[in-house]
Amino acid sequence: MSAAAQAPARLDVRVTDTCLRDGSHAVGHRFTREQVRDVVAALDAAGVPVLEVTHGDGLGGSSYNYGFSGTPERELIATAVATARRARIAALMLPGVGTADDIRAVADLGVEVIRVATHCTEADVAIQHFGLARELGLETVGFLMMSHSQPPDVLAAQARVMADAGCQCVYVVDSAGALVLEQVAERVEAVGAELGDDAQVGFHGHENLGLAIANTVAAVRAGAAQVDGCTRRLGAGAGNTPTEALAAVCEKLGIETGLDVLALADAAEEVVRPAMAAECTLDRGALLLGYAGVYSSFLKHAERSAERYGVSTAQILLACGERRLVGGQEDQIIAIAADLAAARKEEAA
Ligand SMILES: C[C@H](O)CC(=O)C(=O)O
Ligand SMILES: [Mn+2]
Repeated sequence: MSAAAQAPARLDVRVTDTCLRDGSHAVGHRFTREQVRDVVAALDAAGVPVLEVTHGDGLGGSSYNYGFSGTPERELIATAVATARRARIAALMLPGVGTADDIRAVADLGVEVIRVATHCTEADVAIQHFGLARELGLETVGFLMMSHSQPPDVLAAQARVMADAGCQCVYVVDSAGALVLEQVAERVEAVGAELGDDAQVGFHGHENLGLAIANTVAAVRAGAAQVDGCTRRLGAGAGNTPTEALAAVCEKLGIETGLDVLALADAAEEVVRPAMAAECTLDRGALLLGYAGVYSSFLKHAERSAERYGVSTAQILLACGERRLVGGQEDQIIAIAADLAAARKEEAA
């Protein structure tokens, strides 16, 4: 065999599937060990190089504020590590929700990629976590969440903070699924121009305006070297960029992902779908997340509060957008629903 034939194919973009992390929001953080084992086995066999497994809100997310995990995330992570043959297992952490000890613990379990997420103006809270992760020999990714809310130059400056702390790829994260095409490209370009060879740029999209694949392609064309998908769109809000469709689109566009489209199509239908409570759909609530610029994982919280207080999910989400709430302010959703219910009672009196 020639050296060229032995060499692994060069990827134009590396896809991380996060249906076992962002999808945790959609199933109320109830993934079982068996589901994780089966999904990891199927996606690994389909050539997905990185699989993220964590509570939806990252390490340590199991709580009253975010929702308790059905199975402790470390058990799910250990199952993923034991199952994957080629794929590397990633874990997400939000400083303050998770701690340095969580990073050490999952490194011991065999996690190889740690992804540290902050609100997109607060990169400095992740400095120590990137440093620790690099000391432990982990690959590092940074998430600038709610990237729609800041212009490209602000994101670029925040990306520089992450890269200087040891982050090897800074993601523009469209947490609200609110970005539209050129808005993705200009953010990815600005981050790329700032980072140069110091770190890669990534993109994480949500489907709330029906643009997740198109936005992801725009990101790749603007220089993103890593992007996220969720098989069957299993993610927060209307779900994320569907990995199987992204693989097919990339193949048609000549963008090399190394993914096996047919194996992913089977995995989406036969393995991931049965693990879902329901399809992730672009219904009214999900659309309003993108339209009003609201964190995608707020949807289920808003639906629960709407039912409890007898108000509409749409009104709650619009109020979340007006107040410019960010991740971690889930308790405010309950306060908004209570205010809306009180206002309605007053009007009726
Ligand atoms: C903790 C969040 O769910 C991270 C994420 O996937 C996003 O901001 O989008
Ligand atoms: Mn997300």
